[in-house]
Amino acid sequence: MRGLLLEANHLTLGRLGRVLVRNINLAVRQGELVEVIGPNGVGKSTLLRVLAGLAQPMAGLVRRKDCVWVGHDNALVETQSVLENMRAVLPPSCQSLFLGKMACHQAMLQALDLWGLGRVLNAPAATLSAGQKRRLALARTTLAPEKLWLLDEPSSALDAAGETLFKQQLARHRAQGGAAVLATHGTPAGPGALRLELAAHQPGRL
Ligand SMILES: Nc1ncnc2c1ncn2[C@@H]1O[C@H](COP(=O)(O)OP(=O)(O)OP(=O)(O)O)[C@@H](O)[C@H]1O
Repeated sequence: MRGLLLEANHLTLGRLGRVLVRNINLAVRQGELVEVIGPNGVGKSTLLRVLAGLAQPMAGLVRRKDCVWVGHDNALVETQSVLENMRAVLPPSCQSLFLGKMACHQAMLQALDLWGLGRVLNAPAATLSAGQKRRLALARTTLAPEKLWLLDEPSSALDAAGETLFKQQLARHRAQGGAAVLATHGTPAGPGALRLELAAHQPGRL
């Protein structure tokens, strides 16, 4: 189907054999924003991890295009600098030609400036604050070529300005044909967001 980036059918999710939620159906197309909401411990992160292919569902099927995943831990290499962590997500085309490399380098610097990290380009990621690490993870996301973003509580540790910036970047991404699935506790991160509310499963047989 044109524009379809992710499809999940009849998902049952669990941890250590215990069912958390069942019968989740989801389709995400270009331009869309899906926000997964629900109380602490209901299974939002578990669903995101299953959608990203990092965990298996107890039942059901996920089909999707390539994606960017940002979990709680940001997946930064702590010993590497901010710039080196940025480079890790650039597409192969950035390595090939001199002019391509220059353009990619410029784009990296611009993104880091935008996210307020221009002064810490050479600092090891380990030395950043929690909010700065989140900003770096999100700055990387905006440069990655993948259309589908899967982000687990992207606004966690961000200040108000960071949250506004994230919403702006998400809007730009959607306008350019991207889409996102977010786990969140907050207000909608963009217009027309579809909200998928997870409810605790009643104990019983699968
Ligand atoms: N590594 C783990 N091993 C075993 N069980 C886990 C693990 N991580 C989470 N769980 C269990 O899975 C359930 C769902 O956790 P999950 O992190 O998906 O919830 P969540 O909805 O994202 O919660 P929160 O809003 O607190 O972030 C919880 O009840 C938790 O106890």
